[in-house]
Amino acid sequence: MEKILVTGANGFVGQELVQVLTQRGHSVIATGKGPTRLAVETNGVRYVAADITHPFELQAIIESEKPTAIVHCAAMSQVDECEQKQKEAHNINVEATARLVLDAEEHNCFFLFVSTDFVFDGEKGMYTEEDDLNPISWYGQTKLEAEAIVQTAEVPWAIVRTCLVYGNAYSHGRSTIFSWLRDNLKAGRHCKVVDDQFRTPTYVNDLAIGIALVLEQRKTGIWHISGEEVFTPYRMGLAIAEMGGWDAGLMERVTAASFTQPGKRPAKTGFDIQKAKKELGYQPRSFSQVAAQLLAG
Ligand SMILES: NC(=O)C1=CN([C@@H]2O[C@H](COP(=O)(O)OP(=O)(O)OC[C@H]3O[C@@H](n4cnc5c(N)ncnc54)[C@H](OP(=O)(O)O)[C@@H]3O)[C@@H](O)[C@H]2O)C=CC1
Ligand SMILES: Cc1cn([C@H]2C[C@H](O)[C@@H](COP(=O)(O)OP(=O)(O)O[C@H]3O[C@@H](C)C(=O)[C@@H](O)[C@H]3O)O2)c(=O)[nH]c1=O
Repeated sequence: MEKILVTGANGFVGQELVQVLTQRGHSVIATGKGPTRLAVETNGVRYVAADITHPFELQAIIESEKPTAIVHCAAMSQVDECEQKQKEAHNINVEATARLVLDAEEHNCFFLFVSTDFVFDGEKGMYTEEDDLNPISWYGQTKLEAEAIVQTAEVPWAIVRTCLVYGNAYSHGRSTIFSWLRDNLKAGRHCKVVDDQFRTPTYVNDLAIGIALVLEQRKTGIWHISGEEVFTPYRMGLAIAEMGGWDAGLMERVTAASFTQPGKRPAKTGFDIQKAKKELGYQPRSFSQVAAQLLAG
C-alpha cells in the first residue's frame, strides 16, 4: 500500500483518481486550491488545501505527511485560457511543477506527472512514447517544459500522457466531451461538432486505473494511457445519439476551422498504447461499453 499525495484532486481527473486509489487500498492525501470539492467522501482520504503556486504550502504537507508517491494532476488545463494568460499558465504548469520535483527529491517520493497529447503537433497521429514532441499551443508548450523538468528528477519518475478524457462531469467541474454531447442530445439542443480532430478518447476511470498500475508497479519513464479506439467528437456524438435514441441531426458536422479559438488544437493525435498494454497490463474498455454504462446511469 502506498501513501499517495494527489495534486489537482478537485479536478475532473483528480476526483476519479482519489476514488480509485483508495478503492485499491492506498492512503491518499488529496490536495487542491481552497476547500475540498471531492464529490465522494472516501475513507482513507485526507483533504488538505494547497495552492501549488505558493512555494511552501505543499512542501509543509509533504514534510508532515511523508507520502511515498506524488501524482501531479494540478494544472491550468483550459487550452484557451493558457494561450491568453501565458505567464500564469507557465507559473502553474511549469514553475510549480519544478518546485514539486524538488520537494519529491527532498523526501524521496516517486513522482508521477500527468501530461497530454497536446505535446504533439497532430500531423502524424497515433503517437508512441518515442515520437518527437512539437506542441502548437502554449498549453502544450508548458506541458512539454514540465515533462523535461520531470525527466531530470533525482527520484524515480513517470510521465503519463493521456488524451480527451471523458466521463460524467462533476458538479462545478469542467465539462467533458461525453457529458457535453449527451446533455445537448438529450435536451434536443443544436450543437456544432467537429469531425476533423482525431483522438483516442480516454474514460476517466481507465486513466485512473492506468495511473494506479504505474504507481503500484513502480514503472518509470513515459507511458501513453488512453482509449484504444480512434474517434472524432462527431463520431462520438453519433454513437451516443444511437445508444440514447436521440436525433443525431441535432449535431451540425463542422471542421475545427469553424471555431475561432485562441489555442490551436492538433488535428490528429491519439496514442498507440501497446507499451502500456504489454508492460503494465493496462486494458481500456471500449467506448461503446463505457457509453452504454454511463447512459444507463
Ligand atoms: N481532461 C483532459 O482531457 C486531459 C487532461 N490532461 C491533464 O490531466 C490533468 C488533470 O486535468 P483535468 O482534471 O481534466 O483538469 P481540471 O481543470 O479539471 O483539474 C485541474 C485541477 O488543477 C487545479 N489547480 C489549478 N491551479 C492550481 C493551483 N495553483 N494550486 C492547486 N491546484 C490548482 C484546479 O483547481 P480548481 O478546480 O480550483 O481550478 C483543478 O482542480 C492536467 O494536468 C491536464 O493537463 C491531459 C490530457 C487530457
Ligand atoms: C466546445 C466544443 C468542443 N468540441 C470538440 C472539440 C474537441 O475535440 C473536444 C473537446 O473540446 P474542449 O475545447 O473541451 O477540449 P480541448 O481543449 O480540445 O481538449 C483538450 O483538453 C486538454 C486538457 C488536453 O490535454 C487535451 O488532451 C484535450 O483533451 O470537443 C466540438 O466539437 N464542439 C464544441 O462546441
